[in-house]
Amino acid sequence: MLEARGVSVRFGGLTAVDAVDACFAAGELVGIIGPNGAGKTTFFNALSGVTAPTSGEILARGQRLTGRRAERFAARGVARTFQTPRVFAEMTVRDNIAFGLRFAGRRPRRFWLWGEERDVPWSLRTPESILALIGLPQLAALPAAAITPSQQRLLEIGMALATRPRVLLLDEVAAGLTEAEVEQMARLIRRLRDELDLTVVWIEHAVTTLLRHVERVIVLHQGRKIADGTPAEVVRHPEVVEAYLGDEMADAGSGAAA
Ligand SMILES: Nc1ncnc2c1ncn2[C@@H]1O[C@H](COP(=O)(O)OP(=O)(O)OP(=O)(O)O)[C@@H](O)[C@H]1O
Repeated sequence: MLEARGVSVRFGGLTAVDAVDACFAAGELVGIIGPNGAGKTTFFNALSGVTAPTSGEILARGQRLTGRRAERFAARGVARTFQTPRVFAEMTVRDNIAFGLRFAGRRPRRFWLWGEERDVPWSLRTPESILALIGLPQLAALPAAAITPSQQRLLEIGMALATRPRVLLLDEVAAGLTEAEVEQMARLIRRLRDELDLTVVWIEHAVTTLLRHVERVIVLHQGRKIADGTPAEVVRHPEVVEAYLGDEMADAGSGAAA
């Protein structure tokens, strides 16, 4: 679905992402972790067309999108959320979703995507159906500024879904949530992946949380990919243990999915 080949992003003399290869298959739920400044968000920016890689290629279903604008990535079915939710504060919750639907263009109910004719799932056709999917129907008439930060994160996911993606990139959607909210968020992400047949790539700073919920995890450290495997594999990986100074990984390892 989405592939990075030797992607590097440099800012002046700093290499934020260093020759990263990564492949995300249909229906996968993949996590990306790494210590502070590891290059996670910069890598996401490259995967979603927000930042052009300095070198390397980004491909969606084999088609090269390197250097194209973010709108082009969205039109090809790649949608994302941001570390700080970007919702329209003055607009109602419903209108934020409606904006996402308009952004998806005036595509008919059956639309061509990557050479396949697909039905838009019923749950992604109207603002109301999307609000029901993300569990916010009762907040539709409120301005986005009036809902809680965790509800704003859900709303941003709803806006991304409104663009009818095939790949959903989530940047720290569990940050600042209570433990119960994190569990709910993780359940929602799995359900979206299952019901909409999405590929989900999820960055999270909280390693323990992420390792419990994903099937594969990529570890970045100082811009390089140092591990790529199941949660149980990466927590034992010597370079990962060293990058995290051991302790956090030992804790995470006890809850990691096999
Ligand atoms: N626009 C920019 N200009 C210059 N340097 C940048 C820019 N964006 C990121 N960086 C630098 O690139 C490196 C990687 O940053 P990035 O935000 O991608 O890391 P991260 O893994 O997402 O970190 P965190 O977990 O703290 O969010 C850091 O050293 C950061 O300071």
